[in-house]
Parts: sequence; structure tokens; C-alpha cells
Amino acid sequence: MKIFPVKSIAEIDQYTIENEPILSINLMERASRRLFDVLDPIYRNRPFVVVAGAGNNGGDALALSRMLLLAGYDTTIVLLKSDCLSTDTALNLERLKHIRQSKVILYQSVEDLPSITSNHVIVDGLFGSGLNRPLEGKALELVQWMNELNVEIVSIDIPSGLMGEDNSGNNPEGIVKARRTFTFQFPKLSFLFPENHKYTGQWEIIDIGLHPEKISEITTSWYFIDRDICRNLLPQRSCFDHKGTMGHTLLIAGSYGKMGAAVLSARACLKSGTGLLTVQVPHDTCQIMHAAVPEAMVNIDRSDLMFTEFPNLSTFSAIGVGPGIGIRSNAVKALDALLDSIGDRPLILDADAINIIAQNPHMKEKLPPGAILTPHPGEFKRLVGEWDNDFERLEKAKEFAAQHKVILVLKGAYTTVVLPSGVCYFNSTGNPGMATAGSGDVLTGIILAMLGRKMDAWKAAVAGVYIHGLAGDIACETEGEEALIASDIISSLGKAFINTK
Ligand SMILES: NC(=O)C1=CN([C@@H]2O[C@H](COP(=O)(O)OP(=O)(O)OC[C@H]3O[C@@H](n4cnc5c(N)ncnc54)[C@H](O)[C@@H]3O)[C@@H](O)[C@H]2O)[C@H](O)CC1
Ligand SMILES: [K+]
Repeated sequence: MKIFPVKSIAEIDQYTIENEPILSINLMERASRRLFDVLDPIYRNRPFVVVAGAGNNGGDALALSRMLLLAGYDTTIVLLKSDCLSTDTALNLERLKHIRQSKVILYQSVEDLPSITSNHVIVDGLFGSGLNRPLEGKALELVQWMNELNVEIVSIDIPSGLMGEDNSGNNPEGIVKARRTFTFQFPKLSFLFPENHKYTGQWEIIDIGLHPEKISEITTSWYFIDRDICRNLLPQRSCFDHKGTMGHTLLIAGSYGKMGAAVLSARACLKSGTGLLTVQVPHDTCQIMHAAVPEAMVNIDRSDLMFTEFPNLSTFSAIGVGPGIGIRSNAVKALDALLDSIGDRPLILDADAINIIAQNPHMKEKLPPGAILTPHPGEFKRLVGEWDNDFERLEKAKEFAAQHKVILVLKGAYTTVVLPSGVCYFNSTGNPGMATAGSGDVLTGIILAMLGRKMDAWKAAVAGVYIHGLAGDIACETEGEEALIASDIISSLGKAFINTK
């Protein structure tokens, strides 16, 4: 699914009005009706206070209020006083006046505000995607009033005060903290940044039937990785395929005391369809690998402790390095030598491989074009330094990816794949139960298998994060978030592939 900047959404909105065609007031009515249909079963019989602004977000709120009143809900409307209501908002205010029970408070000062019980639901329709500066004055007062009530707030389209994209210069006091946000047609970019979760709460998309032609025509740099995107990226097997055509991957992982990372990554790679897997492990640990992953071939390092050498790379269709290798000087030298010999072979670097590169900046210049790096936030910080907010983090990632022509996979909620072109893919699968040891090692194995099958690097990264998250979601259904461990993700890979194809 595409994610658009809010200015493109306004364009799609306008195109829909002109080409469906539909009157803008009727598009607003359709959006509000769909919103009502979602809210009605969730908040049956609860009293509502609907806070509306002068723009079209307020128009949605007034149309919703009418629907709530007609369905018998106790509904009080607080309208921010303004001299210039949008045309459709003014029309919805007019329609509301024809309903006998309607109570509209024109907000001028705090004395005007209704008293609220803990049972109340507040609907926030103050500002939507038209916001163009931080809130101040009466609007700010209303947001602070809502946030201090400590009752459930539901935001229409976007929490009022939150910008759709960059919130760097915003005032955190002037943003509604919603329990839920029902957003029209597309997620907004800012919803995908962890720091904005406290504003959006749990968010959900409401399809309001915007014009599919315009949606496919307008280009964007942002995508939400859903099943359709992943399915189109995954290669099919032909009946003539054999293990030699499914890729021979090399995984360099593990060190004395950290063999779990190597085992998890190796098992994930095999469960993700690699034809052959060779794992490079320290001398004294090879029995562990043979016993834990009998399907893997083992290349035994001369060192008892760590990665210090690697086999002839020309045998391998893709190479993965990092999980559990440590950052001691011999491993550093070996990674440096590996980067010197890698040529343009597909490569994924994770964990300690990233930490080594962060500590030895000259190695950044040796990264082959199209290499995939999968840092978690701590590793990414070591690589590029601090950031002030998540928007800036994304800017830094785009800069790094462009400069070094690599693909970054920023791990976390909505894991983000950043391409050298600046295009970003945000993952839709995964859950907090996956914040557990070894989860990242599993991802490395999955992407390595895909790279080994000659998938383009960006496709392997995008499909890999989706499948990894989906396997985590499937495992979570039986394990729950607390008990979920990395091995459960591996066990669910089969179902994740089946469900996606
Ligand atoms: N395609 C859709 O998704 C549809 C969206 N709908 C709803 O419309 C809003 C967007 O409406 P818009 O009128 O453009 O914006 P707002 O309601 O956010 O109002 C903006 C309004 O306020 C002024 N303004 C901007 N920033 C400030 C500020 N800090 N302080 C004061 N005033 C400000 C600005 O100049 C505008 O005049 C969208 O979110 C949906 O809820 C449609 O109803 C259906 C289709
Ligand atoms: K809103």
C-alpha cells in the first residue's frame, strides 16, 4: 500500500470529487458514515462529546455527531468558534441544527466546556490533515483540556495537532493523545514513528473509497509493506528447480559463548528456502552447529574462539555476516578482509558486523553497492550518531543509504527498509513479543536465504521483514507476547510463507 504526504491526499480527494464524481459534502458524508459504522459497536450506549474545528476535519465531526444523535447517543458538540467554517463544515452545522436534541457549545473559554464522566468518549475532530503550524490560543486550550480529562479520546483521521510527516518543530503540549485513531484511506507517515504512538494510540485505516486511478497514478517514496507487496516479490519455484538453483548461502556467525545466534540464523535461513547453507564457525563450536542444524554444512575456522577467516567466496550466491561474531580484533581484521574480497556478491551485515563497521569508519567505504545492513536503534546510533526525533532518524538513514549505496533495515515497530534512492518501505507485520533475544538473528537468516535465491537486494529486504513479522504474528497467536521466543518465529516461517503466497 502506498503512503502519501498529506498534500497528495488532498489531490486524490479532489480527483475523486471530480471524477467519481461525488459532491465533496457527500464524500464527507461517506467518510463519516464509515466512521460511525466502526464506532457504533465499540462504544454502544456511551455518552459522547465531539470536539470540532472549522476545517473539514470538523465537518466530519459534525456529520458524525448527527449520526450519533439520530442513533440515540447522548452527544454534546463543542465547536471551536471561528469566522470561517469550511463550506462543508458550515453545511453540516446547518444539518445538525435540524436535529432536536443537538447541543452545540461554541467554545470561547473554559467555562463553556461540559462536565465529563469517566464513561464519556471524546471524539477529536479539531484539526486533520490541513494543519500547517503548531496549535496555539483557543485550539491549544481545547487540546490540553481533552488530554487532561483522562478519558478515552478517539481521533478522526489524525490526532489534532500532529503533522502528517515532520513534527520536528511541533509543540508536544498541543497534540491530542488519543486512545484510538481512525485514519482515512492511508496511514500517515508520522504514525509510523515510535515517538508518535503516544498521540495516535492504536490506529486503524477506514476505507472511504478514494479514486483507485489517482491512487495508482500518483507516485510516492513511501510504502506500507502488506501481503500484496510481499507476494509480488517472492519468487516461485519451478518443477525443474533443485538445491543447486535455490542458492548456496554462506553464513558467518557465532563465537565462543555466542553460538545461539549462529544456530538461530542458520535454521531461519534453511526454513526460508535456501538450497544449500554453509556456516562458518569457530573450531571448538562446530559440534554445536552439526548437532543443532544437521541440514547445514560447516566450515571450520582455525580459531577456537571467533571468525578469523572465510572460504573462497566464489562458491556462494549470497553471504551473511554478523550474528554473534563479537568485535575482537581478529574478527575485525577478518571482516575487513571479507569486504576486500566481496566484489559485488550479495551481502547482508547484521549485529556485530555493523558494530565493527561503526568502530572502523574506513570500512563504510568498502561496502559493496546493494549491501543490506540491519541495525537495531542502538547499532544505527553507533553508525550515524544521535538524532533528535524519529523523522530526523529517517533522514539520516536516507542520507547513509544514498551515500554508501546500501540498503538499511531499521529494526523496531514498523521496521523500515530504506533504499539508496530514498524510497522507504514500512513493515506492517510484527508485534511487541518479537522484542526478544535472537529475533534479529532470525531476520538475517531469512533475508540471506532470499538474497541467495538471486532476489534483488531491496526485494529480499522488503519481503524478508514482512515474512519475519508475519511469522512472529502467527507464533504470537499461540505463544502470546511474553512467551514468544526466536525459535517460535522460525517454527512459524512455513505458515508465514504459505499465507503470503
Ligand atoms: N481525502 C480525505 O481523506 C478526506 C478528508 N476529509 C477530512 O478533511 C480533513 C482535512 O480538511 P482540511 O479542511 O484541509 O483541514 P483541517 O480540518 O485540518 O483544517 C485546517 C484548517 O485550519 C487552518 N489551520 C491549519 N493549521 C492551523 C493552526 N495551527 N491553527 C489554526 N488554524 C489552522 C487551515 O488553514 C485550514 O483552514 C481530513 O483530515 C479529513 O478529516 C473529508 O471529510 C473526506 C475526505
Ligand atoms: K483530528
